[in-house]
Amino acid sequence: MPHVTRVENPRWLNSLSRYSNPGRVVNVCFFIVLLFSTLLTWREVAVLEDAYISSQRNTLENVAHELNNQLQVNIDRLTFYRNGMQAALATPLAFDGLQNAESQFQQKREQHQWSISLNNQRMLPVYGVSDTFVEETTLLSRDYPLLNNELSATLEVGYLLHLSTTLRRTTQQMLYVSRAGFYITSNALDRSNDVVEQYYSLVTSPWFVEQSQHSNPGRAMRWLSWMADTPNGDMRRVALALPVDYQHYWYGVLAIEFSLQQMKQLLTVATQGEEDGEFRLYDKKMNLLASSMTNNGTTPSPLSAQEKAQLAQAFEQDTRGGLRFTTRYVNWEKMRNFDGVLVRIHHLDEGVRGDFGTISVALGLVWTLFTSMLIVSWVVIRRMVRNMSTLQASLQWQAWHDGLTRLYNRSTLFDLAGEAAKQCEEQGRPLSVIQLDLDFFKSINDRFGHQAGDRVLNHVAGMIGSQIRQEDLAGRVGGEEFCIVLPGATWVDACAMAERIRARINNREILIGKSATLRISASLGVSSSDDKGLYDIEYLQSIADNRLYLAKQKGRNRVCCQDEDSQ
Ligand SMILES: Nc1nc2c(ncn2[C@@H]2O[C@H](COP(=O)(O)OP(=O)(O)OP(=O)(O)O)[C@@H](O)[C@H]2O)c(=O)[nH]1
Repeated sequence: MPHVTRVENPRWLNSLSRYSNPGRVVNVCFFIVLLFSTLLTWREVAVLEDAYISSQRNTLENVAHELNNQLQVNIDRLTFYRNGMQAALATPLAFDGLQNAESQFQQKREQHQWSISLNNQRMLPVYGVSDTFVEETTLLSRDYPLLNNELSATLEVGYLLHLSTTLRRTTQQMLYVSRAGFYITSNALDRSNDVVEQYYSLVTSPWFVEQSQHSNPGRAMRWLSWMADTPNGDMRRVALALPVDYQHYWYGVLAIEFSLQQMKQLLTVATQGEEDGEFRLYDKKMNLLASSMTNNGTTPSPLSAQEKAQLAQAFEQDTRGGLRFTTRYVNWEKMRNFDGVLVRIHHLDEGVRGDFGTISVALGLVWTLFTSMLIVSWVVIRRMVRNMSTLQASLQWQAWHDGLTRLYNRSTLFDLAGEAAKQCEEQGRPLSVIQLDLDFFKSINDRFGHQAGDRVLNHVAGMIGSQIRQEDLAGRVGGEEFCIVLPGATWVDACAMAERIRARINNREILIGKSATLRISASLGVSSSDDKGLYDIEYLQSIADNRLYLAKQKGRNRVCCQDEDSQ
């Protein structure tokens, strides 16, 4: 099949037609729809995630607020006792009982251990140790002028402590521990029954030791958490401690001690109504103090060392935030009234069961369904487009070609030849035309049948095709009539080519049927632009046609390149 040289379109038209390829357009459209649907879904998921995070934060804030309120009560209480003690240090109550207590102290202060009780059931007893014990310890001192006032103040605070614990039935341990070797406590201490041992254990507690003017120069209230040595083994305890100073002298420490059980009670009250997630209270060193889901002292899913490290790093940078671990979302907030952090742990399965999880799953399913349908319809439409393209190409081929010989049909040949003639004229190249007609074709049909005639036509078309160049055009322009257009070929070239074709057609025997062969011949007429000086294809074809009939008249099986009068 000879190649056709078409007139070139502008480059922009070519690139437009390349991009407007229907298959490519379908691909681009589907990709855009998929991209936008994915972006929209992703955006929805991001909005949901923001809503989820803010709902988690709100829940945590509510619990932290409740817990802060409970802790504020203890802070207020401690401040109230400290103010009461300072007032009593300045002006002790002038009761006989208190003066009596002072004289008892003077009598007992040398004893290894002692207690002073006003025996009225309304005041807490003061327990103390000897002068010798106090003198041996650098942090302690009994050597200052307001010692008697402090003892009275301690008894007065003992009265208030007794009153508040009786009224509030509070289980927390409230204490005043004096540097002068005595203390009061709202509840019996669980450390030991020995006063000296108890006092020693109290003044060596971190919450006492760290209240010296050197360790706590701001004299602020402090939260501490430490491992206490108790008769039941090492137990973590939490304390809120406030140093009592008067006239720049440190007298002692007021403290409230909490067991972990009590911390859990505080957390339980604060988390009432919150069914989802687990709340945990950590001290500033990431020691777990309480969990809303503690079972027999163990949390259901403890944080790994790596998760703790990540959280600790986050605490240093902000006062609240959230971190996503593999299967849980951890939300945290530093406590306003406690030196630690409240953490809320929300597990993936809880999240999926919740509102946001359900909506996210539904969104994911909708996206998956939509994407699957999109892909299915893309495949179907692509196939339809491909079939249409194939059909279109086939129809186009049929419209341009002669179905029998597979050469161009008459109208296409003259369209293409017209374009080629224009190009040759512009480029100053010659253009030649060969008109070919088989001789006595009717008799082949008559003798061998119409099918044999078709085979001959096909055979001749193949021969023409094998003789011409890629640039040349060949078409069937009538029943047994062919036209060959030779861009760039001179009249001499065209005549030589026509002669070659004639000889080739005449030299070969064609197999017709099982054993019958046939030798055919053709008459050819040639015209050329360099002969006539014109590039009008219809004119050149008519000249070639005239010369063809001249060849017929002269006896057929020949090429005629000139008009009769010029021969
Ligand atoms: N088999 C077949 N025959 C065709 C086809 N188209 C036209 N013909 C036949 O071709 C024959 C042409 O006959 P004529 O015009 O008399 O020409 P000829 O017999 O070749 O005689 P000269 O051209 O004078 O040599 C007619 O019998 C047509 O029926 C075709 O597609 N197939």
